[in-house]
Amino acid sequence: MAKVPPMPLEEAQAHLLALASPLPVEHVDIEGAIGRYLAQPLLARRTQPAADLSAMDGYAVTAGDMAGPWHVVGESAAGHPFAGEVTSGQAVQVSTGALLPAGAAAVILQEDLARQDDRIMLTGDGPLPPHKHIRPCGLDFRKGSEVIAAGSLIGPADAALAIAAGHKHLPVCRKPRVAVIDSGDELASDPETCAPHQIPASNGAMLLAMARKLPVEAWRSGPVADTLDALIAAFDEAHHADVIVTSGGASAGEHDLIRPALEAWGASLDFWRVAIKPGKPILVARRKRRTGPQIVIGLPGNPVSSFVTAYHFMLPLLRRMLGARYVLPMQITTRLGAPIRANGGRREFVRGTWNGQSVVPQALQDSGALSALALSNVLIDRAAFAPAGAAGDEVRVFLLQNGGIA
Ligand SMILES: Nc1nc2c(c(=O)[nH]1)N[C@H]1C(S)=C(S)[C@@H](COP(=O)(O)OP(=O)(O)OC[C@H]3O[C@@H](n4cnc5c(N)ncnc54)[C@H](O)[C@@H]3O)O[C@H]1N2
Ligand code: MOO
Repeated sequence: MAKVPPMPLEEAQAHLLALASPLPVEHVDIEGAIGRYLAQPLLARRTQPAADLSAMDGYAVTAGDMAGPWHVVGESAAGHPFAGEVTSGQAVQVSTGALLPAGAAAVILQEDLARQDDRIMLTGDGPLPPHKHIRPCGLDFRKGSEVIAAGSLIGPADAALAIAAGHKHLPVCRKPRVAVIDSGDELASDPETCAPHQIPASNGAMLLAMARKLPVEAWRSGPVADTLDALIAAFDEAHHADVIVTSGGASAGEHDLIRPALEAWGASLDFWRVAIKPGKPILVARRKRRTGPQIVIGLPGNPVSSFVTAYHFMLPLLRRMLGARYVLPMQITTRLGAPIRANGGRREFVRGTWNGQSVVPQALQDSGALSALALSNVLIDRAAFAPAGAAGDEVRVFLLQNGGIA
């Protein structure tokens, strides 16, 4: 297996994503759907506005009747329409959002009029074009039209739109169940009592937090010792997870037991090693269950490698299972704010800080250096053998915020 060259990132991502499909659809109330992804296109059940409305406070008059004066025959307030019809020489007082009375085709702003008892006359300008202050029926959407595309992330505006379109519930994919397992004999579960030969188990909490930015049901276990039995027991415990994410033991050392443990557990390896830095030893495996397949992503233990591979593999996989339209993180082009060194033979994701104008690479790029990772908000995408860059040069970056999805 070790002789197979590491796979290019995009090929490995495509491979992983092909293993998964969106989970079954369930219907949830709109409040509960926020932060989830719409599983099917949403069609409007009503037209909005359902009738012509006034967009301003003023007076509604007929179309050919713009000079005035007019006789005020009634009022149409929001929620209280005028029952009759407006004819030439007449006006109906209207408020913003009120139904335009039958016969009316223009609204004159109240500040452009003077009123004396039931008579109004023009003191300012009439509306130009005459329908300017009218929101026509169906301006926003019409019954039967698609208002939200399948795969959209349901945010506050989408929730409002869905309600306006006549919905109480939305179809979303079931939440993926995600088990995160820290592995390694050197890991201490209590960071306050960590011996010098130990290291606090920090990846599990980080990966859990990354997964939980998405609508998932996630938990963590471990740290699990570097033995086949302990790892198999941890996999068994995660039997109801759709996705198992391990950290550590993915590399080639004698104590790197994730691959043999997965094999012994009955999982089959899909791929191991991707041509990226950090994160090369990532692996993906699958196990068949009666209730559907389980996908295992074995992330490298180095904390930054774990983070970068979770960003490029775990989050896209979860978004695929959630039915998201955009699953892969997005890139933007920016400029270097400081020089960057020449790259080696592996595509590298250099941790950097972007201020909206330019990006500065962190000085410390060790794949164990959490201090530099925590200061970073982008990954600078450096091709294999990219030459050194100077301040002002263009670079492509992945934004870390929101899992890289704009
Ligand atoms: N001979 C080779 N050695 C290594 C190779 C290689 O190709 N040949 N690859 C290197 C690369 S690249 C990486 S990345 C690491 C990843 O190795 P593992 O996935 O086996 O990770 P571990 O050895 O278990 O741990 C590495 C490092 O990370 C710390 N760690 C592990 N788990 C956690 C955790 N949950 N929280 C915090 N820190 C954790 C661990 O203590 C180690 O320091 O392998 C290289 N070696
Ligand atoms: O690929 Mo490893 O993640 O560089 O340290």
